Amino acid sequence: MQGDGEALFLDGVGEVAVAVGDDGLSFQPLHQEVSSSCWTSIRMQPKLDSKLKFSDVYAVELLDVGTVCGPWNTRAVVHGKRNTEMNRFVLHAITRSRKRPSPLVPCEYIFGHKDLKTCKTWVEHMNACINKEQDRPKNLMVFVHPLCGKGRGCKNWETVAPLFERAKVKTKVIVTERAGHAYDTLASLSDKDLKKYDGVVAVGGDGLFNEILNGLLSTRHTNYYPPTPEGFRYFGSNMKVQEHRNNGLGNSMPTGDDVNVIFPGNSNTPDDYEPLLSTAQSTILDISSSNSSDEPCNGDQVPLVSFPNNWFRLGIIPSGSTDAIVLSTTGERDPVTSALLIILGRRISLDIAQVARWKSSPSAEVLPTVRYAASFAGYGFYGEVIRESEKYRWMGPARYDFSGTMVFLKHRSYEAKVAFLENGNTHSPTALVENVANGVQTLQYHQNRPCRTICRTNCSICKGTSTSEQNSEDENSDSSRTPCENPKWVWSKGRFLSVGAAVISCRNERAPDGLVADAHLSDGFLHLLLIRDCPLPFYLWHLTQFTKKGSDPLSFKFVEHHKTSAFTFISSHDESLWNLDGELFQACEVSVQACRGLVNLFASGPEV
Ligand SMILES: Nc1ncnc2c1ncn2[C@@H]1O[C@H](COP(=O)(O)OP(=O)(O)OP(=O)(O)O)[C@@H](O)[C@H]1O
Repeated sequence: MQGDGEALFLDGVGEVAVAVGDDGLSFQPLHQEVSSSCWTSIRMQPKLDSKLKFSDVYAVELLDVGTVCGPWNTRAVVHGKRNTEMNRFVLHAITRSRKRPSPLVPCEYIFGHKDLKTCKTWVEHMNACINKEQDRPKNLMVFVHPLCGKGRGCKNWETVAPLFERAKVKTKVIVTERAGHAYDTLASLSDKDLKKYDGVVAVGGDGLFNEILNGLLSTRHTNYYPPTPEGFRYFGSNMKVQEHRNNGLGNSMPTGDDVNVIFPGNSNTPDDYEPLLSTAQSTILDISSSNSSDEPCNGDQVPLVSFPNNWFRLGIIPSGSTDAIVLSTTGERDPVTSALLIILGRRISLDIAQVARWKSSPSAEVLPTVRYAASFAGYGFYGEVIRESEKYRWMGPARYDFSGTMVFLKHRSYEAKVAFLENGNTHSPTALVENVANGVQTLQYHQNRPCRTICRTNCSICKGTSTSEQNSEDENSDSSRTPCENPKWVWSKGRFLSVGAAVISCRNERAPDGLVADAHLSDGFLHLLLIRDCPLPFYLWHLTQFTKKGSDPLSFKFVEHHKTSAFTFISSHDESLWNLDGELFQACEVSVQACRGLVNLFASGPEV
């Protein structure tokens, strides 16, 4: 059988010679009259190929005796009949839809042979081949948010669960009962228990994913606080987060007035969910060489888990209101595509923004608190929209449009100071200018913004594999791989309508190119967007640009766009609200840094 050309019957095609190679199978029809169109016409199935890679096969099953159809468009027959009964086995694989490359579609290659033993041998052999595929998860923890989006969480999980079952991926499913449930579960899970899993999957929106991310990282990411500029009052406090915890800073429980985190639509108190504080209550881990560690061990030789690491991955089955993380990392908002990417063990690394809050309000005590965001951290307009939308939760996802309009009409701006680490990649004529609100007569400037290098599957910038030729080719379009040797801090002060930092492109249905079309998933940079106060119609013009594919919403005079690895923000506003991946976080003094490739995702990048 292992030899070339074993004859089998392939459903919808007829008799084929099957050759097994190192990385897959190929099929050669034995009857010339079987035209190539058979490969695309089988039983209304999506396109089948005459070659099949093992990396695209997610399950192999022995089937009962049954019909194997001959080719529909030829006179070829199987054993003198068009269709015939025989022993069968099936390879479950993926294919791409004919119209668009990013959705993955499950398809079946059903093979038949008169001899049961032959079929069994094939099944064993095929299973052995796909088991050699490294990187496939065997055991996953799955959180299902039953109320996310339009209440699709459970339904979406029911749709994809059979795929996991078929692929023999074990799942421990937890249906969340409240906000903070996933966070609490992961933050309190021992590393020994966490190591039983190859990853955690969120069946929900960006909010549930953010909760999972924070639950995992709160005790397991030991890093320095983000760098801060000279003049910032915490300048020099760049000790490790873990050291800060050990020194007792930030260990106290939140008081009634220190309302840090607001949970929409549930009865939980904020105290139930405070990453750094929860961390402080849990065992402090001594992970001295945490960076890039694979599996450090404690005294009992139980490996501890720290991030970044090479084995643990996160997945999302999109079911939320916006699903920006899934759209930016797979190019699709499709539960089946995401499930198949998880089962097949695809992998990309993802930058994460580490947000250190120094003060929640001007009068609050200094209490360093760390949160993580995978897609976006935004202040001003973005924070207000989330707060306002909570009043209209009953509207479902439409509440974001409604509250967005309300907040837009209020047209509030906020006095703030922002300092960012200069990377030599600033697209703004206004950096260092105190206020340009009066200078918007020539509203949209058409300076030579570099052409954009979009992050795609196998992105060489994210993988850090671009060759010198590619680099010079990309030099004009993207300097993301050449950060300044001695970056310096640049201050931007004034009144801002919003301050935002996109970690990834943040594509969504309203903004097809995202907030920053050329953001990369894993280049170690944030895209800082400072929107200065400007007349309402101009702001509207800017916002509407996001809804048009191929437009350039950042090319306005009142918009600053800085690609940076870190920034610091200070406002004296009493209700300074940040939006972290769609979740509220009150903070008037924060420092933020991009942590390159801090987590791995079951995805392969957008096929856009
Ligand atoms: N069972 C639950 N009941 C209430 N809230 C929950 C529950 N499970 C999770 N949450 C919280 O709901 C918030 C939103 O979750 P998620 O992003 O998954 O859905 P969404 O529909 O996209 O959210 P939103 O409509 O708020 O944008 C998150 O903060 C999450 O922690």
